[in-house]
Amino acid sequence: MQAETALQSANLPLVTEPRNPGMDLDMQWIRGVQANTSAIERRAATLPGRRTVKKDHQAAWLLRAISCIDLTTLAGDDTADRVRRLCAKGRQPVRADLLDRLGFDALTVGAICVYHEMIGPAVDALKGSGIPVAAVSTGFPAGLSPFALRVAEIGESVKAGAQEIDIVISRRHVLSGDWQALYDEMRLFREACGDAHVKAILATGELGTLRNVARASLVCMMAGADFIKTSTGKESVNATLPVSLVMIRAIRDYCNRTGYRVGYKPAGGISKAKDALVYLSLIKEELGDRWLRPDLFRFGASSLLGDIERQLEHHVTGAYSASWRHAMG
Ligand SMILES: O=C[C@H](O)COP(=O)(O)O
Repeated sequence: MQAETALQSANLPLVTEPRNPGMDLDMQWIRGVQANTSAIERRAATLPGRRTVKKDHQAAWLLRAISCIDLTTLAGDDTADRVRRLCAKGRQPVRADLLDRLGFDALTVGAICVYHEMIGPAVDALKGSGIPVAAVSTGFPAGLSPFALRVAEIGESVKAGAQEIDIVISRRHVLSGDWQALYDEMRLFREACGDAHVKAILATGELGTLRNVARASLVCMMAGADFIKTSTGKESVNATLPVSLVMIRAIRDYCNRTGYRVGYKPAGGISKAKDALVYLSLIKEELGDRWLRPDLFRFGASSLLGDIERQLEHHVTGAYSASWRHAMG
């Protein structure tokens, strides 16, 4: 995953995270997973109301959020021109004068996320920027095309230049508790990705229970997912805070058990700067600062950037003096 540009531009030291190799499916661990729904919902309900980010530091956090956006277009009427415009935005997500007033000379988004057919225009438009192209694959969004085609689609996307592949899991494996089938599917998807990083989209709004979300998260990580992602943006229920808590805690458990850090990508319906701040502070509290970088955290979002820009406009008129380290410390 080429996070270098975003990290350097955010004046952060570049860290290279070893990829998650996965592990054998541990059924005992999976069966032992519980999720106390009411406790999780209570904790999630407290998050938006809390003032976790000091006002002076909000601009720095918002810039950080931008560096973690997978700037997305996933529409049936996408065209090469639209994708080129999106890539130009990804290269320069904030107006130069605004960025200058905030004390930064460069900033990019984390990645550009498109359908397979749009990989070519995106790769061309991003040349030299270091911004990776993420492609949704495996019969996105439902994941119900023939298995061999879904695997082949990954290969085609990698060949076309995608460095990150967002796969969708088969929800039915989760809903029927067939963890072996989910594990095998994810293993093969991961294998087909080769050197490209793989994000496993769980489509959490369709998994029925938080316990299923926790179990599916662990199974995908055991099978070698580099990231786990909430949703496609196409389901009626997408990223929520209770689901995020469950997935983040699964990531923590997996890291405690194996030593490997897996990334997290909430996606779908995140369009407000204040929501982005809630997610960042949740990650900071539950996983720590290491996860607040684009190699371990992304927002999948098509319209979040516009609201962040509006908020930054407001901030430049106020006091802004925090360095990244100061803001995040
Ligand atoms: O992964 C990306 C999502 O499809 C974006 O969803 P959104 O359009 O609701 O921001």
